[in-house]
Amino acid sequence: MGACGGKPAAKQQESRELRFHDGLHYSPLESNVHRGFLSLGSNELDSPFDFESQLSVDEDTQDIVQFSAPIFVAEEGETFSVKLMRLGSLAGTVSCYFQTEAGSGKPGVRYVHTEGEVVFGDGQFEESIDIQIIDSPDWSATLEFKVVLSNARGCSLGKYLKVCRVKVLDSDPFPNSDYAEPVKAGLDAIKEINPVPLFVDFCRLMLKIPGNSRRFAVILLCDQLKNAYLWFQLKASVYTVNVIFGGEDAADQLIIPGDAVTTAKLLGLMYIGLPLLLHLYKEAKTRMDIAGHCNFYLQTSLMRKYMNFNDDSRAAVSLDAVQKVVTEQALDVSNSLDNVSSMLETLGRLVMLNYFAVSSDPGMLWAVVTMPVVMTFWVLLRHRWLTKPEKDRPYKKRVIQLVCSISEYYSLIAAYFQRPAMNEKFAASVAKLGEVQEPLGIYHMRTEFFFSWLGPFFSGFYLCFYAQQVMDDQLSLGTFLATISVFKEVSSNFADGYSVMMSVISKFEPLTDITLFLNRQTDVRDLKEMVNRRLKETSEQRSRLMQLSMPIPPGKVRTDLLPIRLENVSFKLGMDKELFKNVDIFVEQGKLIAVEGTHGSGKTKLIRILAGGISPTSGVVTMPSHLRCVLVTHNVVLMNTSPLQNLFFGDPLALAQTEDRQRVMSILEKLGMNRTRELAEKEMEILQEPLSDGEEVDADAGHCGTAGKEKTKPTRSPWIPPDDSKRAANVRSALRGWQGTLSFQEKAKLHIARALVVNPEILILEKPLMNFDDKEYRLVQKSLREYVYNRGVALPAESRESRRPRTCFYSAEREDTSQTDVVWKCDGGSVVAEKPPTQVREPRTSGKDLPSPKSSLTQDIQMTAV
Ligand SMILES: Nc1ncnc2c1ncn2[C@@H]1O[C@H](COP(=O)(O)OP(=O)(O)OP(=O)(O)O)[C@@H](O)[C@H]1O
Repeated sequence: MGACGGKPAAKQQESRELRFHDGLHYSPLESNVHRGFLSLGSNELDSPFDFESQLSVDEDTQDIVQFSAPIFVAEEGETFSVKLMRLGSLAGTVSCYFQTEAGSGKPGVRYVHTEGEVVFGDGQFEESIDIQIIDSPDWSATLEFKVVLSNARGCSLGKYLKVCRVKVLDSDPFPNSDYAEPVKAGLDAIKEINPVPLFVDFCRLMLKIPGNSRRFAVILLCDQLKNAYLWFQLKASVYTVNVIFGGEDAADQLIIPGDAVTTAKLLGLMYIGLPLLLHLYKEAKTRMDIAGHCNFYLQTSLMRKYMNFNDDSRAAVSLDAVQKVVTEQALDVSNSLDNVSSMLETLGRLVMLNYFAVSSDPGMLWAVVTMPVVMTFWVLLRHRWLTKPEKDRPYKKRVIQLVCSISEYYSLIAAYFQRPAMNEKFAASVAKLGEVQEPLGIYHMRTEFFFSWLGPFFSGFYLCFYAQQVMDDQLSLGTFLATISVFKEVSSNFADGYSVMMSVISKFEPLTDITLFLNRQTDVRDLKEMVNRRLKETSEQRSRLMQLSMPIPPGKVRTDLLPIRLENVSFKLGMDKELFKNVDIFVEQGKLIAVEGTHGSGKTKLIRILAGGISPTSGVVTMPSHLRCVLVTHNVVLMNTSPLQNLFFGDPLALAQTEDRQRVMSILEKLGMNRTRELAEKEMEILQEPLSDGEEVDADAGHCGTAGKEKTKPTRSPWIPPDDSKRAANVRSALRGWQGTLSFQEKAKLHIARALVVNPEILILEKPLMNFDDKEYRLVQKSLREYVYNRGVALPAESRESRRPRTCFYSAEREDTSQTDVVWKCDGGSVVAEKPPTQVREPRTSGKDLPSPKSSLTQDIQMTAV
């Protein structure tokens, strides 16, 4: 499946010249025509350009085949096209192999596994792969899978974009499409949903988790074994009294004729043996762990949903609420199916007990009817007789919120001598919680006493009025005794049933919270629109570029000429204040751009709009779809992991590559991060220490997850040890508290180095230089320049031209922008491109002259191309 032929679009390029260029290669014919001049429509450049020298250098460069974007968004039920692009000369036929790879989305569930060969014909610069996304009426979190390219023939594969992720957007509401109306009506309508059908639909959804319906059926069936054992016990006790101890009259009913003692022994063995079977079943039930599977599904779905929340949803849900819903409430509702099976088991037992009572003595019909009626009355009317106290939920929430804020702001609390005040505040809120919980406890005790009291009442009544019948031989002693134990059983059964029912009712609140959480808005649809728009624009612009007969500057392919552009962008603050109005500005790739402006002029907002973190009120940000973009925020973030894991956070697998590790050490050196270097070297030493085989195997096994829940691939590389492995434990213990040994400036550098390691095509930084003194400021600035001019920091200058251009935007808090190529000045609602006051020319980094940052050549190409 999936062999893709050439597209008509490519074939349409009839003119021979068009085949030659997506950049580096020029045919003799082409170069003769244009030798010495670049012809760009009506623009003529006055500078001569030496094509021959470019030819000799770039002749051997292979075309690159890669995906047109790092992430695609597909929707349920559609046949989705993943786009690929070819960069380079476009001469000849090239091909590669592709296949889908499971992620959180599984083949056969979310998508149809697809693999095959993708072929780019001569002159063809784009292609697509069709993948069928599977439709389902049930809700599912946004799941994703990968598409991977391999086995390139006649081309090389893009270093990063040989893999793309496909997010599958599910537009069904939680828990199923029946809830579309309240979900559409908003959060208040969701809170009003009747919890009973919601609970039923939730249980149905849980049954659709792979394997759960089978497990549930087995449990339902086997739960009745307990009832069968109880039936056996009742029958056996009647048999013991009436037959085994029944003397001569009952001798013919003995299992072993004439031998009451051996019959009793046999019965005794059955009493012992049957619980053993029940125990084995209980063990099997525990291993089936239906609640564990539900919990796994719920917690991972909640986390996935949270990861895709849009800004509004994120702002509406506090951190402690996220923590509560993912850890506590998900756990609460995950045993709902267990509760349902317990209710059915209780129901089965009640039916069996009542049947036993009536079949042993038809005169017991009154008791069989009266007991459930009394119970039902009590359950329904207890609210009238007992005053329900205030709920403790808001007070519990308050305590949790206080714990979170005290730990978050501890340093501030300590610095401002507020510890006693916070202690008092906390004590007061815990005391209030206790005050509310006391009457709640009394209420529960009063509610539950009735069930334990009902059994003795009926037994006593039965003893009073039915003992005479035994004496008169109208009722056998065995039946009499068994009936008394039936009353006891029925009463405790009601108590069990009631507690299961209360447990189900107690799930309504967390279930409503989960429903609210899982129906909040995400940004996946916006992402889909943005990705599709960029793909379309990039494809159209590339088509137009291919039509132009012009040579391309050294080190570029035509696609590198696509600019980054803000088109008619406006951004409103609230209803009336407009921060930006109709901003129209572009910059070519491969530039260092400082965003400048006075306090409050909108630098940070502009940076976030560029990075896609916030959407403009109107207008669009146009970026070539294949460029990976990373935002470095102004607040310095160090994660609570190891130094190497912090540095390789954006590309964890690179840690296993020797050249990437060397490159990172080189970045640290360039940035003068001596302490981080020492720590990274120490970590590398620990990771390379030999461990016994057993320890590694155990570690890998631990990494595979449990109970057949979603498994992650074990990794054997010592460089990426699983968190629960011996190696990871060694690193943790040797480097505990390493963050505290870094100076503030070094922490700030690490925050930037992490992005330089990823080496995205577009790097966007919020006030990256504000944390440094003059010397460190220059070091960091120099690295940003190297990132742009060398297309990556600490990468070989010789291979610069085989890499795509790097573009860097940063908000400048100082007016020193002399090292930049372009200044974008924010002022009074507009953004204007300016030249920096003084420009420092970049020294040569390769055998050739780098294009001048200010060159009008590329700018003119863009003006023509776009
Ligand atoms: N949600 C909002 N509502 C109202 N005003 C806002 C909102 N968010 C930001 N602003 C205002 O928008 C303006 C631009 O904010 P921005 O953070 O981009 O400024 P900046 O240029 O980075 O400033 P500084 O250099 O002081 O950090 C500021 O005046 C800010 O107060």
